[in-house]
Amino acid sequence: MTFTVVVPAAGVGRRMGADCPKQYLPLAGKFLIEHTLERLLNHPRIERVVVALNPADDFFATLPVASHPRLRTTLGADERAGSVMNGLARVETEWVLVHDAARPCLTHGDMDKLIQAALAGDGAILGSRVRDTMKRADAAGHIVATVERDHLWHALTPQMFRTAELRQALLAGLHAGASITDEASAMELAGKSPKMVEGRADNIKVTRPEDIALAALFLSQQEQLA
Ligand SMILES: Nc1ccn([C@@H]2O[C@H](COP(=O)(O)OP(=O)(O)OP(=O)(O)O)[C@@H](O)[C@H]2O)c(=O)n1
Ligand SMILES: C[C@](O)(CO)[C@H](O)COP(=O)(O)O
Repeated sequence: MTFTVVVPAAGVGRRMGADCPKQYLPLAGKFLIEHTLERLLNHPRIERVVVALNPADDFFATLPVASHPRLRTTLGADERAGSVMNGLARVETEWVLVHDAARPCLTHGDMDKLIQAALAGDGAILGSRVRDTMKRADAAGHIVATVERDHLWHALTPQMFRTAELRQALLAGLHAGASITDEASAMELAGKSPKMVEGRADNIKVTRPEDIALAALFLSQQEQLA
């Protein structure tokens, strides 16, 4: 069985504060998104990748990967969940993975673990255990509570579900005006209980300026270990 990956890549990278969307920042000799797409397209069980692009994006088409035979594009939306919904419209496989364009350090080992766990139930997501003590602060930045961190995880991507179920859950969540920041939150709202799969902590989402150097370090470390 093979799968499709939807890659939301329509963000503007506000927190990065760069002069271009962060998915097009230079990283280890390529553009960031090229690393992400290469890892997805090179996995033996991925038959197609659908990239959701910002309507104003006229750069992606200039990349060699844009003409990859197993890559399709679609229009992104104002919110990540909408971009994912648009991507799902081009998915024909029974199961779909959703992976942030901004996560270039994903490994095939983590993809294999996720696929095995997802197929065994209601779907699954990659995550990494919280390592620090977690605090909740009020609007003024004063600590109001220490959050119990046992069984607390960072949700990562890819997140993998049956395509029809995810479509339905996202549609319902968006219609209800729910805050859907990842696919699992829509599935949870639909009453599902996706499996959390422990993934590598180097599968970071490049979000702020300091993340670029970290991603470069992780990519070089992974290359040395390959
Ligand atoms: N309307 C949106 C917003 C985000 N994304 C994508 O979703 C992923 C995770 O989003 P995030 O890290 O928040 O990216 P940005 O929205 O670009 O970052 P910021 O919130 O700092 O602007 C990214 O690959 C981004 O391109 C998307 O496809 N459509
Ligand atoms: C999907 C995600 O990467 C899981 O942690 C995260 O929710 C994306 O959030 P963002 O605000 O769109 O970066």
